[in-house]
Amino acid sequence: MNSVIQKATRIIIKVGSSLVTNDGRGLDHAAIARWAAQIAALRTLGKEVVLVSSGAIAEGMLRLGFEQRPTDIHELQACAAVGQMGLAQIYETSFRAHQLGTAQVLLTHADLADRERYLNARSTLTTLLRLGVVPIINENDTVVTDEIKFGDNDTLGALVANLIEADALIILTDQQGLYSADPRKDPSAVLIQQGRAGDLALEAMAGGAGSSLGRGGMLTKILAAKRAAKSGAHTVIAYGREHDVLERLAGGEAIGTELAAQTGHLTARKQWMADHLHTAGQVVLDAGAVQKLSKEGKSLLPIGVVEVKGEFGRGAVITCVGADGAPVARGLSNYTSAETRRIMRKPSSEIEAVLGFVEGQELIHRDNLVLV
Ligand SMILES: Nc1ncnc2c1ncn2[C@@H]1O[C@H](COP(=O)(O)OP(=O)(O)O)[C@@H](O)[C@H]1O
Ligand SMILES: N[C@@H](CCC(=O)OP(=O)(O)O)C(=O)O
Repeated sequence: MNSVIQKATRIIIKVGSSLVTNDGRGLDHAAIARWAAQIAALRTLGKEVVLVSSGAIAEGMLRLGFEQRPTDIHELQACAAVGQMGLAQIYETSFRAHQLGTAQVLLTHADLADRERYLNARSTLTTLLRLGVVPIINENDTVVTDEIKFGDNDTLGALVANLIEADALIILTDQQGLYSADPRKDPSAVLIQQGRAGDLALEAMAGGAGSSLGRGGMLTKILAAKRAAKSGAHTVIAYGREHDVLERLAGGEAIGTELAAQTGHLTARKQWMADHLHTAGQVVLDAGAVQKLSKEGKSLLPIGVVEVKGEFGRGAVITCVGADGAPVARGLSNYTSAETRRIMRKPSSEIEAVLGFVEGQELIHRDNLVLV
């Protein structure tokens, strides 16, 4: 028995190129339909699922008649753009059969390194989940060159797990999980059933990709598990064609390799905020807001802010202090310092009238706030 996926509410599922394209023979419609059915079943169990799917380049190669992966970066980008249409089409059709809508989200690593884009991506994804849609994510291959050379969606899966604080990352691939050595090269290799995300010994076992389609191999999966663990997400690496793999994992069955995170969400988030020693600015709160934040676990609304110190942009980490200057909390600001000055002391219902737009009812949402 293994309860990591059973207990998880928010799950990122990554399906690799070799799996989605059935080793290059075009998109495997039947397999995609089976995953859609399993994800629909997970949703009826109350789980929120985000899918990270590779396969655009492989499908684009097929559609454009390339027999081998092009070496020209722009041809690769063209393949990705063509193939992404096929991916979007098949996912939308497969999930519709279960009355589920899908959304296409194309991201780059740089998007997630930029605080403002990070917040926007986070809000869009959580809104899609709230609306009952299954987001289907892939790398935005049109605008990057470095990532497309190494083509690795394992890292993207981990970044998305960090972004929306998923409880678990499931990496579906063409092997049963992590073996003590590459099983394609070493027949005596044994399956590692459990490990600690971040354990260096695991990195030594993992090799590169075994096929010409998958690019990252097992090492990027192990590193993805390490990265996902930073926000408290556990990782399971499993064979994507295993019968009912997702439902069985959700039922508590031990399948594949489980790499457990050592820190919980909150600790991880606090650590992240704590790392931002140089916060960009300060907001001074009235006594009511201090009470709401520190005693009632509420978000910070603009009405509770009486003064803004320093200059900061949207998505910056700012410090909330009481009237006496004592720090109360830190968090990501939904508004710039200039905007905050205009909406402070005002009810959130007036934000739109004052600024002409609304980024959120809160200045800092409680999910983006830690008490200090
Ligand atoms: N220790 C290992 N255990 C399992 N697979 C390994 C290991 N080292 C290297 N590999 C290779 O990694 C491959 C999976 O990675 P990859 O081809 O990138 O798949 P995907 O497209 O699913 O990301 C396997 O087919 C296997 O040959
Ligand atoms: N964005 C690329 C994905 C890159 C890729 O192949 O990733 P992976 O499945 O981790 O080996 C595509 O859709 O083809």
